Amino acid sequence: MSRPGLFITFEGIDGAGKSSHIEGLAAAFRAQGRTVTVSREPGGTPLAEKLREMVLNDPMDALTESLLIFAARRDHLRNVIEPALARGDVVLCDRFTDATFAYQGAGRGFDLDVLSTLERLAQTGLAPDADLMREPDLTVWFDLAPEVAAERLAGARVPDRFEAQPVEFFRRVAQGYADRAAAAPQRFARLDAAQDRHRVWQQLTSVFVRKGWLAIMVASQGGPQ
Ligand SMILES: Nc1ncnc2c1ncn2[C@@H]1O[C@H](COP(=O)(O)OP(=O)(O)O)[C@@H](O)[C@H]1O
Ligand SMILES: Cc1cn([C@H]2C[C@H](O)[C@@H](COP(=O)(O)OP(=O)(O)O)O2)c(=O)[nH]c1=O
Repeated sequence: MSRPGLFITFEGIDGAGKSSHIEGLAAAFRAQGRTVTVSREPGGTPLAEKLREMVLNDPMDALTESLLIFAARRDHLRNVIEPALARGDVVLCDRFTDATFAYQGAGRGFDLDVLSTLERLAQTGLAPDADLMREPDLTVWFDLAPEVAAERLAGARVPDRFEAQPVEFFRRVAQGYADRAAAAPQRFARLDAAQDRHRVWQQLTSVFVRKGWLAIMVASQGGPQ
């Protein structure tokens, strides 16, 4: 019997530790016989990757930035996410629309109602149910104090346009994530990302075990080296 697709997104401020765990989780799902599509936003298709380059490197106003991000998202949904979910894949996506509300909305102070309008336009009409606005089945939120994230990132990689922002920007972004999580508590799973990699992995996999999506055996075997 075919299993329904699962759409799982990973969120948090830059340096919170998301990327360190996504491949491990993909391996855990594959070990259970699931087909996994790993992707990221902005990006995930040739067009969306071009838009990502612009968004991360070229200065622009917040509306232009939001329009480009949602354009990239629609292309990604249409060409990667919806087909993968239709096949029954587990889709693991490094960031999605909560990042737009946190970074463009809370971080840059852009109008949340306009973002909601763009969200509805970009995320509707692509699923088999044409009226459905596609949203993640689960969003894993790596919650970390901006000061700690900045310490982790210092020297780790060349900062992009967002990573170069001051700590006050990330305080607002972190609050933006907290507001999104409070508004949709069923969809969000918060992790204490200040713990060491192994403990974060344990928190992460226990969320999936509790949901019945991963077996305890598989979850306990993987994780960071
Ligand atoms: N739990 C952790 N404790 C300490 N350092 C970590 C932890 N998780 C990740 N890191 C390090 O922090 C940096 C940012 O991690 P990364 O996974 O790239 O974060 P993100 O994808 O959320 O920006 C990397 O150098 C990574 O090795
Ligand atoms: C998806 C998304 C990302 N971003 C920002 C957050 C990140 O700083 C940046 C790229 O995200 P990310 O891929 O997490 O960066 P990295 O691979 O370097 O960890 O884009 C937004 O501002 N809005 C969005 O909607």
